[in-house]
Amino acid sequence: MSINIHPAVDNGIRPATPGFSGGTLLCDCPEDKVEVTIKSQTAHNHVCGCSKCWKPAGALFSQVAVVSKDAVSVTANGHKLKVVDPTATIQRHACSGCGVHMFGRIENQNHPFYGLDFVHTERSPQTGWAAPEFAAFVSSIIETGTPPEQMGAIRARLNELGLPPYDCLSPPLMDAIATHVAKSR
Ligand SMILES: N[C@@H](CCC(=O)N[C@@H](CSCO)C(=O)NCC(=O)O)C(=O)O
Ligand SMILES: [Zn+2]
Ligand SMILES: [Zn+2]
Repeated sequence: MSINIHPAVDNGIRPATPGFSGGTLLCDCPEDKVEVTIKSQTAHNHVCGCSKCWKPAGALFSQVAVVSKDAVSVTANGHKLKVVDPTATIQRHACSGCGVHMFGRIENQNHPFYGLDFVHTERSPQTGWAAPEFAAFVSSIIETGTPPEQMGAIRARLNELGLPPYDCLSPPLMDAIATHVAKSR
């Protein structure tokens, strides 16, 4: 069985370039591409198995990282962007032409990750972005059709790639969420 986790990891993970300070993301339209400019490196890059994050065709996981929303701006063809699900915690702004999610924003100011945008850096022509470090919401790929019997092989492949598999976020991020909850009580 060949396991396609994500094109950014299947053939080896490219390390970040020290001092890298951002670039552009482009949608998949043949013309009038939506362009998003990010003026910093990203953090907490990971592959995500959830049903809501945008995945390239054939990939079991998305690749998604966070960056300060102040570093994110839409620099071309923003009129093509639509929010996928206005009721979701992460408001994913997708190109209405090709479907690629260009950035996801948290509008709830009480959310632990308020101020961070979610971005898919494989949409960038630049190299040097932060490398993925773990796999999140791994069990969730069953919700979108992966047979449960394949989960052992998929988790083994994630470990082989150096992406420890978790069924929620990584322990440091779960700790950060719990710390936020504790402080807000
Ligand atoms: N089983 C669900 C899980 C969805 C989920 O909770 N996803 C996380 C992580 S997305 C990026 O890592 C989340 O924070 N979702 C909030 C949102 O999507 O708005 C499923 O698969 O759908
Ligand atoms: Zn597009
Ligand atoms: Zn996700």
